[in-house]
Amino acid sequence: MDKVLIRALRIDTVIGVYDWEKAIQQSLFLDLDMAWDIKPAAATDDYSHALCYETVSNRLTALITEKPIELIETVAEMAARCVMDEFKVSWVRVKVMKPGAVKAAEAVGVEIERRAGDC
Ligand SMILES: Nc1nc2c(c(=O)[nH]1)N=C([C@H](O)[C@@H](O)CO)CN2
Repeated sequence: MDKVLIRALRIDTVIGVYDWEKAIQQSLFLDLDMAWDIKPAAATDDYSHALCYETVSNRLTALITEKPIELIETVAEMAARCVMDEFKVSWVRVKVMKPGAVKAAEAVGVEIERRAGDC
């Protein structure tokens, strides 16, 4: 399966369950693996056939920073839903990492896989 990848997309936003977190911005780092047949783009060298990782990155940043969110699980689901609904991606893996959330850990996070058509 061909994929388009985004690694360590930094999104600074209001994220967290505690009151002190609702008053600050913290960084999240997103990894996305998006199923995409790259043959048409490669065969024609035509951008219109490509899944634009820049457009996806900008859209996800806008979406996730729209309003405060408590859980990184919510971020992962929102990102997965967005790339499937808006960019017609049939399968996606999303990893959301929150550095500094646990003092003794470099980062903590969640990872999900979703397929279009599954609920
Ligand atoms: N599974 C999760 N556990 C926790 C989350 C979360 O989003 N998902 N969030 C917090 C707090 O916001 C924490 O990051 C503050 O350091 C705790 N556990």
